[in-house]
Amino acid sequence: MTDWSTIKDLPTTRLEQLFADDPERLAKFSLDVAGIHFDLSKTHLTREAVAAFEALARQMDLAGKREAMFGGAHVNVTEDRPVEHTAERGEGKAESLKRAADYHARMRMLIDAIEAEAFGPVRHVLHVGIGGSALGPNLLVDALGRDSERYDVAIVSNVDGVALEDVFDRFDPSATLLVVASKTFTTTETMMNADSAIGWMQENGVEDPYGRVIALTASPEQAIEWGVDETRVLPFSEGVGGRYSLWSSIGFPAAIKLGWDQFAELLEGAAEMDRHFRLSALHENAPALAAFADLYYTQVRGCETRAPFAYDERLRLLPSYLQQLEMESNGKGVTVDGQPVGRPTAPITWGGVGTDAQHAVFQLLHQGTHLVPVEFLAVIEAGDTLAEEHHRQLLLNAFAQGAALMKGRANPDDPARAYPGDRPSSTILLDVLDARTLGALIAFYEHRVFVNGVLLGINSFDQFGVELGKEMAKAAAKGGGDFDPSTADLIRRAGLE
Ligand SMILES: O=P(O)(O)OC[C@H]1O[C@](O)(CO)[C@@H](O)[C@@H]1O
Repeated sequence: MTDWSTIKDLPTTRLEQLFADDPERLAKFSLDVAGIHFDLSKTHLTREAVAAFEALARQMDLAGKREAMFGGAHVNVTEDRPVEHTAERGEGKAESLKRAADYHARMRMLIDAIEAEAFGPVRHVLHVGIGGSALGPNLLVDALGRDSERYDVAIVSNVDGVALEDVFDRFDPSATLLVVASKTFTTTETMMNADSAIGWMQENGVEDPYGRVIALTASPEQAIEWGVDETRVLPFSEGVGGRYSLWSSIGFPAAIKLGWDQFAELLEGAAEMDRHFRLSALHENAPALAAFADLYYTQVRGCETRAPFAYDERLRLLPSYLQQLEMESNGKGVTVDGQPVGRPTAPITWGGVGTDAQHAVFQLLHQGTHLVPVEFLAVIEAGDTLAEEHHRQLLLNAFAQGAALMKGRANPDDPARAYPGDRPSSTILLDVLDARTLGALIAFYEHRVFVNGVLLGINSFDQFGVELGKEMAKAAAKGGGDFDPSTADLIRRAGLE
């Protein structure tokens, strides 16, 4: 009988000692999947710990729940619906696969039509959306679209008009397509930005601005009601969660920026990771092992945060993408049965870009009082054409930081200059950064979140926590709301009464 107490009682051996004790450690805790090398050997995972987590996974029926997800069961219990993002890349229930393929075909036809100038010459694509309707597409376009001379794509999420005006300043309204991305097609920020973009087109002489709008949504009727012609609505399934939606029509800005073949590669890379996750034993399963390490640190070592650092400029948006994926999915307080979960759930995901972060936050990682599991992401093939020394420096810095965190350095004479060491990190090393490997990488994170959720007994697929704040903001916007003295004063001071 294994449970959390067995895991909590595992010995806490220093990392360097773990390497000394087992010459096979590196081989045991690193694996290669879909062009990505995962090295978890500098975490405190041991064979014993993995076995204990495997036993917990059996108790929590991870295998059954994984098949239920792929099989289209209503694993999102609180919203009573299936979880269908894997169907977007070809892994799932037949009916979901067919629907996803039909929707992709529709999206591809529209892209073909745009390329054939059915909308006249288009140079600019203005995508408005927020949360999952922006973070994923933004990551894809920023990571993969740098060298593409196809359309100039801007993704605007913030309701702060400064964000939209920046784009208005550089886009030609008559050569712009407006893409409104919202699963619900009711999100305040997105609809306000969409209305303002329509106004900008109108004021600048575009005769039929609604004729230049494409809607990406799981609520086609709302989009049509707002004014988008049915032929330009690209639907996706209700079972595709917002933060899991970049594979669906929400990925439109990436598909148009990169071209359809690249988008198809992205889906293929994700499907390869899906197959790995579905078919590999847990002790050699990258998402499962990474989740075991996550849980070891939150449950056993009391870590409250985790920090991915992208040692590649092209992946600079990955930490903020992961913040939504991980914290909106697993930042929960109750189990699937509605009981208090009784233990820490998702750690706070933060992070940044190497090498910049080394000169800002790494002080705390090396000497601070918080233990933070770090994740280094790097790519072997350089993304730049400058002297090789740039990329060499970048990679060596990533690897040296991991080594230094683990090794530390004693200094009995000068404690301020001592490094405790034994600080964990994992390294994710891509051979190249392309649509295929990025697809596999994102799918890896999705499944890691899933394993974390199942072992914690929570539903990773709802997000009711965001509703209360939205409701109160709406009430305030209507001049209502029963606010505390502090909030009422802030509203008054800002002249918003
Ligand atoms: O796509 P929508 O419906 O506009 O929602 C945007 C985002 O808002 C949220 O619902 C949170 O407020 C996210 O889950 C979602 O990705």
